Amino acid sequence: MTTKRVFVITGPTGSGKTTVSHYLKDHYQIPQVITHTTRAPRDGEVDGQDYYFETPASFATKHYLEHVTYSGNQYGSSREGLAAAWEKSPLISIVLDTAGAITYARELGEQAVVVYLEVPNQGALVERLTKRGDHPARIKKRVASQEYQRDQELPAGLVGHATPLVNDDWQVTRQKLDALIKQYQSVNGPAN
Ligand SMILES: Nc1nc2c(ncn2[C@@H]2O[C@H](COP(=O)(O)OP(=O)(O)O)[C@@H](O)[C@H]2O)c(=O)[nH]1
Ligand SMILES: Nc1ncnc2c1ncn2[C@@H]1O[C@H](COP(=O)(O)OP(=O)(O)O)[C@@H](O)[C@H]1O
Repeated sequence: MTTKRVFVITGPTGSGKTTVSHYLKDHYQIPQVITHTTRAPRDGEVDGQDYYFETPASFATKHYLEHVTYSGNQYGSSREGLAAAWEKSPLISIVLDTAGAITYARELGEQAVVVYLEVPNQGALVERLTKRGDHPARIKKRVASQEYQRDQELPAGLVGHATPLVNDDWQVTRQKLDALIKQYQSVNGPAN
């Protein structure tokens, strides 16, 4: 039996976290833990699929393993969400900001496999967000947020816990992800 792990996908906005988690789902049947947020849905986002979209009042009624404020909105993930995903598969993924990733590394130890995505330059990030269809005013607010600035660099709390992965050429990223997943599909995970 494969050991239970959660791939924690973190990195700045636009670095490709959602793209990576969809790839893991589509190619490896790795389910994604759906988290809760008070931010408004973007075009095409579906409640219960991309996020559980909450009001501030409904957000406050949930029991979180960790929760953060990011660019003025609240986000949180629960132990129940992890357990529900592990019911489906021993390998699961979750998309978190770096503060959440640090909590997971601390709380779950080796069960949390943290991948920190980065993009070669900020211009490329903004271009990707524009292409994604984000409203220019929203991009401006996001880029100006303290959390966005903070997530541009691998935080000290993740050094030694996270695998940095430059997401520039998608084909290269894919190969690196394939190699990573292969290591964890065995019984005990990679030899250290
Ligand atoms: N700590 C934490 N971060 C979360 C959670 N859900 C989403 N995030 C992070 O919140 C940040 C903002 O997410 P989002 O508004 O979807 O913007 P995106 O980064 O442009 O996709 C991203 O870094 C997400 O990874 C959560 O439950 N906990
Ligand atoms: N390697 C890549 N090269 C070019 N564009 C990419 C790459 N990876 C992701 N993207 C695109 O960049 C945008 C932001 O990616 P997304 O996965 O939404 O990032 P995040 O979830 O980290 O905010 C999306 O439009 C996505 O299709």
